[in-house]
Amino acid sequence: MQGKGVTLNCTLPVPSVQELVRQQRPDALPPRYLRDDTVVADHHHESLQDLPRIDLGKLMDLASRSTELRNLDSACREWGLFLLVNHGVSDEGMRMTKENVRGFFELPHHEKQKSAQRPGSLEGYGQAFVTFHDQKLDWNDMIFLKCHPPHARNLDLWPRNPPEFRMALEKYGEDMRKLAEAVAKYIGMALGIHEEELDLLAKSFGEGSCQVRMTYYPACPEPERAVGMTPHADATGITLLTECGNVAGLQVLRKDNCWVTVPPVPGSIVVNLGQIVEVYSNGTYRAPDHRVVVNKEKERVSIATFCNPSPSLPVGPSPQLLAATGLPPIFQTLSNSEEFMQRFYSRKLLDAVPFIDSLKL
Ligand SMILES: O=C(O)CCC(=O)C(=O)O
Ligand SMILES: [Fe+2]
Repeated sequence: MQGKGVTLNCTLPVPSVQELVRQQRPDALPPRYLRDDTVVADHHHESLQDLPRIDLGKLMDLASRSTELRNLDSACREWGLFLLVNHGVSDEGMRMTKENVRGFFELPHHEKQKSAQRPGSLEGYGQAFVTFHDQKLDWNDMIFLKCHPPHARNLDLWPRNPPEFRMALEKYGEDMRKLAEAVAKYIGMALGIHEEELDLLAKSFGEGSCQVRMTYYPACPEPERAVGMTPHADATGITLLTECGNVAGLQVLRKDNCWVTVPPVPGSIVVNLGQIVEVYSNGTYRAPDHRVVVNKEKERVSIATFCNPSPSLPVGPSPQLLAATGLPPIFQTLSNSEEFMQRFYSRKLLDAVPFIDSLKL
């Protein structure tokens, strides 16, 4: 296999960035965080106004549905990312989750270490996708936990502190799973899918897996030379992202190759299409590249929930879509999202062909 280092299903242990900042208060970046490559070549970003907003209430209401479906279709084609408003997740549940996630990162290091990643696994507290010893590092710490289905949870890695963390995350994971089912249904409708295939699509997200990655980006002494999270597209179905404060950091690569800042809009959830949806839509919808930039004064905390369809859904271009458009499939069909994830994790970070392209026919 091409590429350097180990495959993506495990990560090498690296020091906590938050601890580095707490203990050393560096005024320059330590060399492993200094990105002289193309990753930070363009910190330029444009105004925020034109990022699409989709209203879930309008999608649910028959009177406004068709107009909002057109907006959704255009958001998925042009951006692959939009702000979802009026999503129905309770304010109280959101507040509890944000408070507990922030609370976790504020704990002393030794307390967080109780949830530390075990060798050979990405789950727990640590970092993701560090696969070789001289790899440049992202300016973040994270905790990654499987939430759904319940039997997939590794509760020994779920923090017991703050005391309400577990309860909040369990409820939040459930809320995100239900939301993913609704979002998948309307994305299917926007794509022109109907009847049994639409039911199968929505149901597969309702029964599928949810994994939550909570990320802490400390304030950074040289933000223009570091990166909070390296540009990537998500190898998931749908990613639902919650900002835990009002510090911007997420940027999405627009079709014209310009990085656009995603503003933290209180009460909204960022919906980011993953590559499973790109494949299902036969390339009509995008799984956009995105990245996180860091800030000199302010830390940022975010919660990303990766929602995948259950094995009942084959991962390939939609049969109804192919029939309606008369276009040939541009991607292979894999048996399900588990096979898709296995393919993703058996790769190496620097493989020559991007993952999505490796699925092209
Ligand atoms: O922190 C963010 O805003 C983005 C996180 C992200 O892209 C990811 O976890 O895949
Ligand atoms: Fe992402």
